[in-house]
Amino acid sequence: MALADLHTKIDLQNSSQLSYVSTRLSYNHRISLRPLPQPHNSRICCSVTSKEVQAPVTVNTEEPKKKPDCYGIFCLTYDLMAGEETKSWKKLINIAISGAAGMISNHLLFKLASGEVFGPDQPIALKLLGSERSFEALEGVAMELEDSLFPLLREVSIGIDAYEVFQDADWALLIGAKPRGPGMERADLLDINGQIFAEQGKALNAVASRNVKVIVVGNPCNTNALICLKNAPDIPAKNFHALTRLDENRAKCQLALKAGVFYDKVSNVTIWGNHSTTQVPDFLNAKINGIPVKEVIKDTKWLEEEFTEMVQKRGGVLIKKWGRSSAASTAVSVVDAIRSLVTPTPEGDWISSGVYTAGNPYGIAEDIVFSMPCRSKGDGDYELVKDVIIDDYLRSRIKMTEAELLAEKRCVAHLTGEVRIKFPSSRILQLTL
Ligand SMILES: NC(=O)C1=CN([C@@H]2O[C@H](COP(=O)(O)OP(=O)(O)OC[C@H]3O[C@@H](n4cnc5c(N)ncnc54)[C@H](OP(=O)(O)O)[C@@H]3O)[C@@H](O)[C@H]2O)C=CC1
Ligand SMILES: O=C([O-])CC(=O)C(=O)O
Repeated sequence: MALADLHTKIDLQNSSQLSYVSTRLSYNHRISLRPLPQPHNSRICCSVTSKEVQAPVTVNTEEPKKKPDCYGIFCLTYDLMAGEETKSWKKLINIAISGAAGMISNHLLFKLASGEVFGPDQPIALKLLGSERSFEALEGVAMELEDSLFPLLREVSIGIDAYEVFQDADWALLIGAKPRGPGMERADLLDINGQIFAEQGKALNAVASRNVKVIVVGNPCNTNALICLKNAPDIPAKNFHALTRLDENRAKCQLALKAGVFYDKVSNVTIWGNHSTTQVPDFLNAKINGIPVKEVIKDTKWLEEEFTEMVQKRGGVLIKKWGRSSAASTAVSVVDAIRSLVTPTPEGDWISSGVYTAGNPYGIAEDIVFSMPCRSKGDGDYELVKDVIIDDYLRSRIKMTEAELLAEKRCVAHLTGEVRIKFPSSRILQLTL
């Protein structure tokens, strides 16, 4: 059945009643958007245009059930029964997104709502987290989502309180964080951004689904993910990811360029370690057309130096050229990262993700978030890939990025609950690297 056929038509004869009040609560600086009370006996008519399934036309004589903090059109009740009857639609999932008024989100939200991420049979609710400073922008984003008429987008709510927005989240995409500017390293953001992830970890722990999958994008994403998971002890540490998929995509592109093939021919690319300039794009295990990269690109000096540095510094070069950090390609890589967890990894291939190192088979220090090769059965979970080769070159590079992450971890010990004293992070990093 075509999705368009299932698109619910809504008679908006009472749309003038769907205005909103902003309620500012002094406690927690919480702002909630709530629909004004509907008068009794109001009519909201919904019909489904599908020939196969007719959802009942609802003539609601009672006050409609309100969804807390919903936005605009998404406050109307709707009927998913039609989809359930035909088994053509899955159960609604809740996706929480922080930094929802930012640049990356602006690309990502429309991809999520279109169905290209979770599939054309997966209705979604978007729960957007902003702040007082971004609240109007967030309303603008919600308005654009309304105007896009996405059939699968069933709920949109906006808020500035993580404890409300993360309620029952099945996925949490943590993007909201200050980006670096020209001349900065991502670790310079630890002081500013680390606290955000401690608070959001606590909120997830309190209200999200117990099996929520968390993808941390805000930089420095590995250590932010560590902070987040340490503050969410009731959620499995395995459910937290730091986004290194953009680095994997960048590495694939450069290898393809050098080999003169299109990038779909490049597979088995691992990014090891930190999403920083110490990351290790692994050309030893990578393949082009199923053949080890080193047999296709025989220029080892290029692989060890130019290629490696190009991938490590791609984000910084882009900032210099564009004046701001990558947004569209990051959103695409978030899509790739999610799809790689909800669809089975192609036979023999793997994907890179920054994950918790507990019990890893590579001898990497435990208790950090480190990008490693993963495979998924498509159930949202993953396993580490065991059959990879690690030679002396790779081992020495992995040690460098590991040292950086251990140093970052020491800097945020006050946020992970390990010590209570706050150190100036940049100084510690300089001393220990
Ligand atoms: N892992 C990766 O591969 C990549 C990670 N990134 C990182 O993603 C994050 C978001 O990037 P992007 O969407 O482009 O950034 P934007 O500046 O467009 O938006 C970031 C959002 O973060 C929130 N925020 C929280 N604290 C601050 C702060 N101190 N200063 C500014 N904004 C803050 C703001 O939302 P609000 O006010 O609503 O809280 C803001 O809208 C950055 O940390 C960036 O470095 C970027 C590219 C790739
Ligand atoms: O470089 C940055 O700061 C943004 C980012 O993480 C990237 O583009 O990889």
